[in-house]
Amino acid sequence: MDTVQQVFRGTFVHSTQTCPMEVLESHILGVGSTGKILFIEHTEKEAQLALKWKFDNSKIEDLGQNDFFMPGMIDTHIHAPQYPFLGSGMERPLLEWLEHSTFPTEEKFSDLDLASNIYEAVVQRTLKNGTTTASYFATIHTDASLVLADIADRYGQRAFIGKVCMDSNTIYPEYIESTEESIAETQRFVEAMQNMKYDRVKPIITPRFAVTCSERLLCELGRLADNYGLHIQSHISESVAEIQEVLNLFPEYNNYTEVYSKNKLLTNKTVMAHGCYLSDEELCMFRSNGAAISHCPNSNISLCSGHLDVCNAIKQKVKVGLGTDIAGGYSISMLDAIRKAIETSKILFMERQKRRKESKTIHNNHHSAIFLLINY
Ligand SMILES: Nc1nc2[nH]cnc2c(=O)[nH]1
Repeated sequence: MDTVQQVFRGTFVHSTQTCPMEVLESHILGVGSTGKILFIEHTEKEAQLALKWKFDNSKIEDLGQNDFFMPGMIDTHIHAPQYPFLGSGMERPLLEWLEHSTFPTEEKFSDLDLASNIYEAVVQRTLKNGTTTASYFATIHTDASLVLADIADRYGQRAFIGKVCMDSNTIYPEYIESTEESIAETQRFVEAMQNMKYDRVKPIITPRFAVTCSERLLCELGRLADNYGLHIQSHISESVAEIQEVLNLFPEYNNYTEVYSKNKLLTNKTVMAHGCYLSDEELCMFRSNGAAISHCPNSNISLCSGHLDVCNAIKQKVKVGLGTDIAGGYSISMLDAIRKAIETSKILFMERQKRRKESKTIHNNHHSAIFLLINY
């Protein structure tokens, strides 16, 4: 039996399968030698627990009256190399923002010292904001991506690390890899990560988005994900201009989602960011494949990309998580992502109300027009 290292008394908040928010007041929680929770019980059981786990009551740490414990936050979509320009460049829409802010910054991550400094700052800052799990996009540079993995592991953060893949870039041609390089480097990245045998840090296959990936690259990445049983992350249907670009590049596909699904990139281990313009037909493909959406409301608003109707996605039984999308989103805090998600839903509600009112007015006008006609 494990030994108790720390015991806390106070209020604990968590969510379960059946209850979105459970508040446990006057509870006592014990932590074992590996940091795992050994028990959480009402304080009525304190004496029994002390006997069973052999801890001294005087060692219990009391939380303050307004303090509470909660589970760590999970940021399902964050670009670690974009931290240096956080909060700037947001006057531009997505594709221009990629050209002027994102790609010129990411290109610099061939420099391992720079990568190491920035990545250390990102991991420290996310942890400070309560993000205990993050799904990171790194850059196209394999060694720098491995540095990010190493730092996350060193700080004890649970993380997916994606070496970004992109073999086509008309937006900013300096930041690109060849198809063969992208495939071979992804394989090297995955194997290097697996050799490290990290407890909490795993590789994730990361085609940037269909705009910067050839069909062959998408197909090979789908194959790699399948062969190694890996998770996958990318972007989908974030902005109108992006969707148009994808439909131009892949005319033989019926929609954006099909570009990923037919290349084995839409699986039950896939997280696609944004999805603002996914049709119900595409949401249905997400549901049947078990794929998830990372809702990134701060970024969607900041880059004027659009809104995800998250209630509809949930109604269609699609799995949804929240992401900061640094640096499309300007806040590294998941609490901000929660607030922006609520605000987005309120905006959509108000838009629906306005549309309803407008259609009612038209309807009423129509009636009075008929009435006028009859009486004329
Ligand atoms: N928000 C966002 N969307 C993207 N689509 C392709 N790359 C990116 C990126 O870095 N950020």
